[in-house]
Amino acid sequence: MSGRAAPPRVLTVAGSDSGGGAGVQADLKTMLALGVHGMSVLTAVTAQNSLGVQGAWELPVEAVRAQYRSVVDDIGVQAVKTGMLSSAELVEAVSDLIAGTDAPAVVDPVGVSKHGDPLLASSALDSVRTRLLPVATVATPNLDEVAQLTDIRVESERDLRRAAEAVLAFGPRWVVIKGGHLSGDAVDLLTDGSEEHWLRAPRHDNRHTHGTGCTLASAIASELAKGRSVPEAVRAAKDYVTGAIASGFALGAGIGPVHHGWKPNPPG
Ligand SMILES: Nc1ncnc2c1ncn2[C@@H]1O[C@H](COP(=O)(O)OP(=O)(O)O)[C@@H](O)[C@H]1O
Ligand SMILES: Cc1ncc(COP(=O)(O)OP(=O)(O)O)c(N)n1
Repeated sequence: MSGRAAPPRVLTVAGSDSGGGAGVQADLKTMLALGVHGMSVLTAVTAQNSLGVQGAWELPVEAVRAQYRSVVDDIGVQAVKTGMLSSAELVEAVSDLIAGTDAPAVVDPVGVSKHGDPLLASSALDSVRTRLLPVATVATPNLDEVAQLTDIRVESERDLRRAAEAVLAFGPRWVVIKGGHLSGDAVDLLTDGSEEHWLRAPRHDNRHTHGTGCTLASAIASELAKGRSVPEAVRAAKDYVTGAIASGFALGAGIGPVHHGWKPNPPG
């Protein structure tokens, strides 16, 4: 007897957050909430909690390649999302794997955690610019990552367009510049260099925002896997992350996570 039809399959290539708020854990929770089948390639393990990152250990490149091949060659993927890649060697290996995969790729060029802990070696920045961004369907840098990659400091909404042009110059098809670190409304700019979509949401006065970036990128990948266009996928993802931030909750002594299960009736 055959079972029910399989949901769209989405693969995250990212690091583990032991506290469960960001990284692979946030990605898989987002995927479940949005009705897709989530799968993971672990790149690194972090000892992490609401106060920050206490330690990080990278996996060998063969372990990352083997996990990726196991998933893609048998199960198949309708979208890939990348997060913490840690080193130049891993950035380059993952870029090559994505280049050989026929599925859209959402690249979150994770550089540092909310608490300022490094999640990418500075020696890997050039590989992100020249190898990873060119294979991205959508890149989702926050303002610290824009500064690391382009030297542009975004201080207000007016600077978002200039930042987007600078990131697009590295080759992703689309970019979402996340204005989450500005003040006022939470405004992001999605553009491919010709179309512009401004995504505006009220800023929630909630300090429990751990995992916002991972959640947004995984939600975009989930919606792309369902066959939505990039602008539709990013709009749906923005609504999902905004709801998750609105119901973020306290855990531990520091910054708690967004609430991935905030939607009462997940699809499927
Ligand atoms: N306090 C907030 N209220 C509403 N939306 C927010 C808030 N903080 C961040 N966002 C939104 O969350 C998403 C992730 O942005 P950001 O927090 O900048 O990413 P990162 O986690 O990579 O630093 C963006 O859509 C941003 O606009
Ligand atoms: C293992 C791991 N990956 C990525 C991040 C960064 O997550 P993000 O969603 O940007 O959330 P904050 O760190 O900004 O809260 C992470 N912390 N750990």
